[in-house]
Amino acid sequence: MKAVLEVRELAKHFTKDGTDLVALRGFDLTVEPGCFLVLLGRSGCGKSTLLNLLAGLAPATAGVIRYHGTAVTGPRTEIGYLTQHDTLMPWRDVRRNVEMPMELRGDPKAERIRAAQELIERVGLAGYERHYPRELSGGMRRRAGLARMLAGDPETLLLDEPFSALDALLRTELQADLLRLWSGSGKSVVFVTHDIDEALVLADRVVVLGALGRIVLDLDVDLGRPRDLDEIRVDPGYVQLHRRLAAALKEAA
Ligand SMILES: Nc1ncnc2c1ncn2[C@@H]1O[C@H](COP(=O)(O)OP(=O)(O)OP(=O)(O)O)[C@@H](O)[C@H]1O
Repeated sequence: MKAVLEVRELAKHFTKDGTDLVALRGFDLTVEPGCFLVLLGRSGCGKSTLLNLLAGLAPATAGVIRYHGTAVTGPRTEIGYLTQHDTLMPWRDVRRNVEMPMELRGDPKAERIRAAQELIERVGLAGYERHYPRELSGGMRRRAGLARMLAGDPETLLLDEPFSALDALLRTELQADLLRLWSGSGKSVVFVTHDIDEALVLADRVVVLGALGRIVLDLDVDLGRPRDLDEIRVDPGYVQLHRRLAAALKEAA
């Protein structure tokens, strides 16, 4: 199968007060179409830096990223990105935020409103269309961000710790929502987290990153779906995968 994303020899350096800081070095990755890939790593290992590069928001210092064989040199409509921080526009209500990608595409107003309403319902925000971001809870803002990303109908989704700031119950709910939206869609996902349980509930494949984006482990998750964390936690296959990921994270430290 042809890769969606191919990353070769990627490096990213930052300059701070005249000093060269290396965030990523010699990073290689291939993402297959339709795959739910989780990047698991501890704080500071370069996960957000990598997603920014994959999204075309920052230039690499060295190496290449190809999307369906074409070099990524800037943002592309086929790639949706939900960053770690809220990027909803505070002066637009939920519906107008969700309409944004369709507005940029030049879709007619009636069509935009219809599609935005459908997405708002799909992410469980019906009734909050006219609310502004400041009037929403953190979980609602994440849902609105998700709906806005999906409004662009991207083929590939990049998500940077989207649920890490939420309480455990809400996180489980949003993980299930994301899986429901993804399953059968054919979309490819690159999802960043530092949480092993989250990785195992979501992923087809988990790549564990160490310092400077070094790949410590690349693991296929051969657990059936749907996965209910409370149930699979006691599955011997799950326990074994959990152990391997925990050991890899420890090794990466
Ligand atoms: N704009 C920047 N200027 C200087 N250094 C940066 C910049 N962005 C990131 N870094 C450095 O690059 C390294 C990787 O940061 P990055 O945010 O990618 O890590 P992360 O794995 O996403 O961490 P976290 O899980 O805490 O979000 C860190 O050492 C960080 O200080």
